[in-house]
Amino acid sequence: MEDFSRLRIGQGMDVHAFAEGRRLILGGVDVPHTKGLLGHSDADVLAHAISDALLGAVRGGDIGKLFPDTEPAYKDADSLKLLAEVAAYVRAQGYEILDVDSVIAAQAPKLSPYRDAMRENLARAMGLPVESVGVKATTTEHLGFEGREEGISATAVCLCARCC
Ligand SMILES: Nc1ccn([C@@H]2O[C@H](COP(=O)(O)O)[C@@H](O)[C@H]2O)c(=O)n1
Ligand SMILES: C[C@@]1(CO)OP(=O)(O)OP(=O)(O)OC[C@H]1O
Repeated sequence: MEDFSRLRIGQGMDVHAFAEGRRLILGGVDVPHTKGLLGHSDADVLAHAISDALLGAVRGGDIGKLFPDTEPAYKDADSLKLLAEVAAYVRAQGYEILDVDSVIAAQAPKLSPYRDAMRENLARAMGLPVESVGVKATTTEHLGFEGREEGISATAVCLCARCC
């Protein structure tokens, strides 16, 4: 009989605004677009949402607690490296990462051509098989800040299990 009391869910979300002259990094993929996302780090909104989901599962706070945006070390940081640190932290707390799923809300650009590359990058960073990482994209039908192309949001959920 499964011991479901070992299971923990986590949820994360993040938002970054578009800005001229910035790269658009999503799930570690440099997506060609007319503008990118503003942030202290590389502003990888998807990697940040997944990081927060993982931290939520182990009640570890959020990425701002681990990687303060006032810290010069994180200026232009590669968020996949931060995600790898978060995954290591989760395991150090005695948890196994079982499954991760996510959604990017972006009116543009079209992201489906980059979905599998994102899944591979994220899976590698977390030390997971690619089958355990889901990435989806949706427009918001021109509604809200994503729909007005002012920014992009991402949400993520994960399932973790306490090892012992
Ligand atoms: N930035 C995006 C947004 C959406 N997609 C893909 O298009 C499909 C339809 O989107 P709707 O918002 O109209 O439901 C969606 O399921 C994605 O496959 C995309 O590639 N990039
Ligand atoms: C990873 C960090 C580091 O500055 O990235 P930011 O680009 O500041 O992004 P945000 O999602 O606002 O906060 C998370 C930060 O900890």
